[in-house]
Order: sequence, then C-alpha cells, then structure tokens
Amino acid sequence: MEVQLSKIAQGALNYDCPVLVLGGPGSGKTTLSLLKAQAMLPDLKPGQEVLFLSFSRAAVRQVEIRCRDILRSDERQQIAVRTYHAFAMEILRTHGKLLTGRSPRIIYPGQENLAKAAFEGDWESETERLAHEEGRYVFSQFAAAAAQLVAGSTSIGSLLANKYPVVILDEFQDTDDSQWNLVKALSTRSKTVFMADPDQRIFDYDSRVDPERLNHLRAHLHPAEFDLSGENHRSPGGGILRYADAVLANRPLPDTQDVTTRSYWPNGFDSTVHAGVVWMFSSLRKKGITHPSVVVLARTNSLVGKLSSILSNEHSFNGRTLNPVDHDVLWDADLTAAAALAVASILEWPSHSPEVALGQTLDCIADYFEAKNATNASKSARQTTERYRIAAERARKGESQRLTSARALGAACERSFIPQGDPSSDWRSARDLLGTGNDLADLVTNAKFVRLFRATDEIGSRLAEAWDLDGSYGNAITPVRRALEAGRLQSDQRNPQGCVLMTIHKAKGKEFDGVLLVEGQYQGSFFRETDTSAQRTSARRLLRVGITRARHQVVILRPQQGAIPLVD
Ligand SMILES: Nc1ncnc2c1ncn2[C@@H]1O[C@H](COP(=O)(O)OP(=O)(O)OP(=O)(O)O)[C@@H](O)[C@H]1O
Repeated sequence: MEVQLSKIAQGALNYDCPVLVLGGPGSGKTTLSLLKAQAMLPDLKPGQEVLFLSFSRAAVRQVEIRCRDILRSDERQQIAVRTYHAFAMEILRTHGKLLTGRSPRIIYPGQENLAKAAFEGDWESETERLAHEEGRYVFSQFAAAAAQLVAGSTSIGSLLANKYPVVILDEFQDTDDSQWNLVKALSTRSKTVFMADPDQRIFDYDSRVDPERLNHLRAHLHPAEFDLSGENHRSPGGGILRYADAVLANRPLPDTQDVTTRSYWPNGFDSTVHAGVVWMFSSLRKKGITHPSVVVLARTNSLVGKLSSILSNEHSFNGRTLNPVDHDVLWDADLTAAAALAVASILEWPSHSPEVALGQTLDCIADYFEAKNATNASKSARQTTERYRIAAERARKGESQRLTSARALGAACERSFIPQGDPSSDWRSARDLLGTGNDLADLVTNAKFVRLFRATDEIGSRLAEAWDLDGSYGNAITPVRRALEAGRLQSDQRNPQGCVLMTIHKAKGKEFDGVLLVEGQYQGSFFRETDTSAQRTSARRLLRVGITRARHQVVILRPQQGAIPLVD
C-alpha cells in the first residue's frame, strides 16, 4: 500500500509518547497507529510486544486485516491485537487469586443470564459482590478487576509493562469507566498511543462511556495532540465526507455526485431497495472497480433481516426483472442462537405437560431479550425480559397470562402442537407460532437468520435422528444448541465480500466501495419526531459513520412520505 504521510501525521509518528491522534472518518488513524507500532518495533527486546486494544472481536479482526496490508509477517508476530475483555481476562486468570485469595472463576454470559433471571434486586451490585466476595467474575467486571491488579501490584504492573512496553488504544472515545482505569494503570509504565474521533461516539447508550473521556485523558496524561481532521484518505474526492459532515453539523447539504438520495412509495420499497443495490454494483463497475464491495446499512437488526429477504427474491423495477442478489449478512449470532432455541423449545412441547412446555418457551423468549439487552442495552429490552420471566412463572403455576404473545402461545400449547416428523416444515410451523402474538416479530426475524450459521443441515439431521428414535423431537434444545455453537465459530471467521448487509453500528471501522443506507417506512427511521436534541445529535453521528464507510459512492433510500429531512 502506498502511504504518504502529511506533516501532522509524520509529527505524530516521530513524537515520543504519550500521543493522542484525533481525526474524522478515513483520516488514517488506524493506519497511522500501525505505522507507529512498526516504528517502535526495533526498540523492543526479545519477547516484548506492542499491545493493540480494541472493543469487539469484529474490530480486532478488522485491525488484523489492516496489519496484513501494512506490516511484514515477522512484524505482525510482535503485535498483540486484543479486545479489552480478552486482555483483562488474561490478567485476571493469571493473577486474580491475589484479589480474594481464591482462584478466580469466570461466569460466562449464558450462566450470567440464568443467574440474573433467578436474582431479585440490583444485578450490577450483585456482580460486584460476586467479584469481591466470591472471586466470581461476569464479563463486565473483568476490566475493573484487571485495573485493580495492575494498579495495586507493582510487580504485576512491571511484568506487564515489560511484556508490553507500548500500548495502542483504538476508538478511545468509546472507553468505559473501568477500561479507562485499566488504561490509566498501564500508562504509568508503558508508552501509550491514543486514537479517537469524538464524533464517532455511537455507543452512548452505555452510561459508563463518558463523553468527557478525552478530557479525562488530557488531564491525566497531558498527551501531545495531533489533529488529522483535514485529511481523508478513504474517499479522496471529498464529496462523501463533506456530505457526512454536513449531516453531522446540521448544515446545508453539498451538491455532490458521490451521494444521491432516492425516495420510494410504500409499495415500491422492495423493488427500490433491490434496484438500488443492482444500480450500485453497475455504477461502481463503470468506475473501473472490477470486484466492488457494497454494504447495505440499516439502523435496526429487524430491518436488516427484511432487506436480506428482499434481496433473496426476484423483483420487477421499471419493467425490468431483477434477479436475487447473493449476499452475506453480518448479524448478531447471539440473538439468532437465542431465537432458535425458542423455536426448538416449541418442538419439545409434545414431550412435556402444557405448564412445563409453555414455561420453558417463555423462559427462552426471556433469554432472547436478555441477549438483546447484552448486545445493545436498553430499558425496554430489560423490561421485556422481566415480563417474560414473570409469564414463565405464571405458566408453570397454571395461571392466566397478561402478555399478548404469552396468551397466544398458551392457547397454541393447549391445542397442542403436533409435529409431523419433517424437521424443516415442523421448524417453520414452530417458528410461525412465535409470530402469532405479533409482538415477537424481531425474535422471529432473528430466528430466520439461522441459515446464516450454515447449520441448518446439521440441525435438520440431528432433529431427524431424534424423531427416528422415538417419534418426537424429545429434548430438541440440546442438539440445536450444539449445532449452533459449532456454526457460530465458523461465522466469526467469515470475511464478508461482494454484497453485505449489517446495522450501521456494526459497520464502524470498516470500509466498502459503495454504501446503500436504507431507512424503512415503519422501522429503522433515521430520526423520530419525538427525538430529544441529544438523541438527534446521536442519530446524526450514527448517519455520519454510515455514510463515511464508502470509498466511492453512497445512495440513501428514504420514504417519500413522512421522512424527517436530513438537515433542518
Ligand atoms: N497516509 C495514507 N495514504 C494513503 N492511504 C491511506 C493513508 N492513511 C490511510 N489510508 C487509507 O485510507 C483508508 C482509511 O484509513 P484508516 O482506516 O486508517 O482511517 P481511520 O481514521 O481509522 O478511519 P475510521 O475512523 O473511519 O475507521 C484506508 O483504506 C487506508 O488504507
């Protein structure tokens, strides 16, 4: 890759640490951080590594891909790219006994969900108690415990600094309170490089992610600051970034051919989306890109699910037939797994009494909302979890139900669900039953993504085996869980190409030749009439992240009626 550094970027490269590099989308922060790591490698002693910390496995994967572009393979061996969770867990596993006198035990998310469901009271305080008194740690306690170890023990701090004399912190604006404590503890002995764009702070629903984080850093470490704001290497034409910045700042939109907005009438949604994707590919090919990558982005998972079914079917647009578009979906594997287990629980109905059968299914639905809350914390997901837990209890006691879906499922369970022995049609019937109450549409959509685990054959054959043995699906949940766990590993390793669909949040840090940003008529709205000014600002930040994923072309699809203008 041909990299030309600006004066400011070169300044950041030459400066000793601590360094804070600021810059907008595509300004070259990640690239510069890897070049800086490369420049510092010759100073490392044998066995030492540069530690690169990021937030999610997806982000780590993205950085690893970038490492391959920039660094030689021997250089890559000396860079440890980790998530905060994995790094903190490593510290906890190795030294955690010092905190409580007992060997630390990890409570994995599935176990945490069960424990949380059975617990009455404030779960966050309970997780702190579990850590301090019993040496049992849920994922969200890892960073705090690791920070305590590094800050509290000179030996641990020195050993870590000796192993990792340089630490690079990516997307620093998204660091939560305990991660910041861990970083502070590491920064006393290791050199630190911080990369940030305050306007890409899109995880602000987490109250521990403080908007003042960069000021905390400034006050604590006084890093030398380098601002790459004027640079844009991703889409050097400039139109895409100018447009995105205008949306962010609520300024008049610039006139640029790189970004087009199209509107659709309600009954034209499917064909307009489909035509938009086809047009995008052909426009990119005309620009000379032989194998373009196109991402279709929406605000919600359920709209992403809908877009996936649209692209899987044939449509007609202006008299032209549009063939299905081969695509990948980057989806939430945890949510799909939880939704699939709810479907599997229905296949088990004939093997249990109605009370047990319904209770188990309602618990699976509660688990699904728990998983939803874990990936994207919200008050409504938490409340819905609680409601389904209560409904499950009521079912087991044979009491009447208050939730629409619970009532509909109860009635279906009373009528008894009779599987026919064909796993795929029984699976669909069970899934349809979950849709009868109308308020589980999101769960049903996620259950449809099971095909993306590449595990449908495996599930089918395991269920068929169970049926052949005794004419029922018996304990269907267990084989389905096993098949999904195997499939999930594969899904994490996939590297999406061609046409990919995902939520805007998931697209952070990635880039594609073309971006199609879709607003639904009734779901996945960019803005809401009821938005507070903080919500509107946060929606603008999110749209800017989405738009700036493109190298060459952006198409924004919005409803003809009712869409709130992108700028006032
Ligand atoms: N100095 C440079 N010269 C040429 N190309 C560059 C340079 N810096 C970055 N690029 C290219 O520009 C694109 C964006 O760079 P990079 O991902 O480092 O930016 P970023 O600031 O981390 O972006 P974002 O915040 O949107 O994730 C990449 O394709 C990268 O290869």
